[in-house]
Amino acid sequence: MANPSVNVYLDKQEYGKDRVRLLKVHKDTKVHRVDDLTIRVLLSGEAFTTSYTEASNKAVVATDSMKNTCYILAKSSKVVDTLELFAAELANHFLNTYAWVQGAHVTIIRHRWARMIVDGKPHNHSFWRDGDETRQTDIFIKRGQNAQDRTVELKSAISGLLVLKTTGSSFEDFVRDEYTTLPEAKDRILSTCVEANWDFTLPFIHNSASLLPTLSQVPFNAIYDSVREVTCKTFAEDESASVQATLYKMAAQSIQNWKWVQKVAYALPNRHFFPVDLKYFRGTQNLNEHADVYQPVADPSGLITATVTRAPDTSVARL
Ligand SMILES: O=c1[nH]c(=O)c2[nH]c(=O)[nH]c2[nH]1
Repeated sequence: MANPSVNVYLDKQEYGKDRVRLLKVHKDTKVHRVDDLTIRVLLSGEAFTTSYTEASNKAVVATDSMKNTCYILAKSSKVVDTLELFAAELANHFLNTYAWVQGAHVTIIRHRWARMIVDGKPHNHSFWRDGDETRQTDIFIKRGQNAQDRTVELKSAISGLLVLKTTGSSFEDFVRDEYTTLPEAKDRILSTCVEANWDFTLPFIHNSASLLPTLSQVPFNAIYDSVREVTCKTFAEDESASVQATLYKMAAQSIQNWKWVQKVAYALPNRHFFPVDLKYFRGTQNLNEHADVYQPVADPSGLITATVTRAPDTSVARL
């Protein structure tokens, strides 16, 4: 039996619609483009407290209406193809429309559709799914003391980018003790499924109407393309001493490349591929420099994570 003399209070709350699925087709030319999105909208504010504590729905914007709003804004928006701006437009819409909303938190996942090549030529309106990788963005816009003020926390991400290299990776000189069985590897397979996210430095917004024009100055699509390019190029070209060392090089470059990027975090599972010892069959050599048959190991994997941040003495973006 619950003890009613123990006092409790509502500590945190956010509510909204998750997994709103939406496909926007850009038909401005006969070369169509598509944005296939999964959206989450979460609203917060003092006004919603009583919906939890007193069963009052007076302030509750139905999550069904939030879903409808996603479709209406996708129809009218000019910025659906820049995930960060569309997320900002959606979040700001809820703050502008409902005076009692204090925070709007929008997450958007963009699913891949690559243009189909037919008879060697890119097709105008046919696409194929070239992997499970997604682009993501997460924006949290808060209303300030002044109802028109906005603070923006924004981060973007690459998720599920699966990569593998067949040489140019070693792992040596690590701790050897009575728990160690792993041989030193001068040359090994390296494979990971990249999770990367980066935080933007953004100014305080004094007027909600200037939010989109201000954010539009940040080249979000170019930054995304560049982080992906740096990730792939570094993965391919680095003579990797470990996942840790390669990760750090990847993250540092994107901060150095873009003044708006404040920090970059990676989570890199180390998906092991071990050479199969074939000496059971007529002494066949397949270890070390002889290896070319490997066993992919589904589980467990290593998991290497780190966040690299711009040092405080480095100049920050001014918009
Ligand atoms: O790049 C690596 N980092 C590690 O920390 C580690 N540990 C391990 O067993 N293999 C590897 N590989």
